[in-house]
Amino acid sequence: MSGPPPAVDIATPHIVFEQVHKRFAGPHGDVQALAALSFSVMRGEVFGIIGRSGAGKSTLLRAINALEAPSGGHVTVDGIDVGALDEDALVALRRRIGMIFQHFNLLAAKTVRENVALPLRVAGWRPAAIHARVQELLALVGLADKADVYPAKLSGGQKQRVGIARALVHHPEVLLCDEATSALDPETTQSILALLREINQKLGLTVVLITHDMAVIRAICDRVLVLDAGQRQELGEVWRVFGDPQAEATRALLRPLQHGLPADLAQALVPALQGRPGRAIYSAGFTGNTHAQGLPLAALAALGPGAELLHGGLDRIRGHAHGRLLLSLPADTAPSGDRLRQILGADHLDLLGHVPAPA
Ligand SMILES: Nc1ncnc2c1ncn2[C@@H]1O[C@H](COP(=O)(O)OP(=O)(O)OP(=O)(O)O)[C@@H](O)[C@H]1O
Repeated sequence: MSGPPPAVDIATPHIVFEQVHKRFAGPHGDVQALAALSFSVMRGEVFGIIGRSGAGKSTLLRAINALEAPSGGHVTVDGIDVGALDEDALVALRRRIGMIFQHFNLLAAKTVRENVALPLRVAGWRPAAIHARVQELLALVGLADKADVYPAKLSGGQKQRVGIARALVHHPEVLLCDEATSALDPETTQSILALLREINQKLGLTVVLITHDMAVIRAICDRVLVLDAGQRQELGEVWRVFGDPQAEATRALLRPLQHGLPADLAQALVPALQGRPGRAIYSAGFTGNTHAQGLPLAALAALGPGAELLHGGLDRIRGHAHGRLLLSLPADTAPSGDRLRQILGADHLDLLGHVPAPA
């Protein structure tokens, strides 16, 4: 891309929702898709929105570029109330806000080059300028050699790269991603997420994405908003929200990511040993607060030779170690729960139960 990347100022609100409501008339009465929703997306951040199906994610995303008009409240982009714009101003706003979609929305009868060029043609650009801009964008998304190929000959990941190139033609300041990786396999998802991060950092774009895939949020978002029934449940840095979810809706969404108790262990657990020999089973939770870098192995070694690491693992979310470990310790010599938490530097510690020694 030409010129230096724009300065990223993560402390400046870029998109602001103020008491936004949206009601739809349904066959069984009104549906409240968004309810008194207030939050800000900061300039240059990657902002994720999660919530179960019907929570209001698409309605929220579409309110940013005025594809959906709120029933009440205000959405502002760069201080401009998008609800107050006339048709011409709306066209200008939508050029500043690119959007990509789950099913790519490419025109099958047009080549990659023509698909990316289309918004520039509509905007009345000259052919030479269009050619140069399309070349630049295809190079950015890694498709310089596919310019004359039709979409049917592209993989899903390549189609999404075309979608991204097309979304960037007008040098937008915001990129909206509507389930942009939901139709892709995990490996391709990773490559598209890496591209989105690169674009965010190189071009200083604010990225707002909705997804049902918690792993996507964990991989690239700075902050996350959890929606349920159109209401804000919680909002914060991803490592904090995922490490220590406060809302039941968040806990429910995160359950599939957690290392649960393996079935064989769950069956063997008893609440108390009642004088018999056996082992205590603990769950140690790490939310990125205590060990930003990772759990020192010396902390595990300090538990003594009888300690066993049974299950679990640590992930890194935006530079914070986060996860859960299941540990087994001889019940008669195990330190108290508080002491154990201190030794490990765990943010949470739970005694899950005991396993009696074999008779
Ligand atoms: N055009 C519409 N007419 C009537 N009801 C609508 C319309 N669009 C959305 N809704 C309703 O508004 C609520 C929120 O829908 P929305 O599509 O924003 O949720 P979502 O979180 O994006 O769901 P999903 O993950 O399934 O896409 C749902 O109850 C939905 O049925």
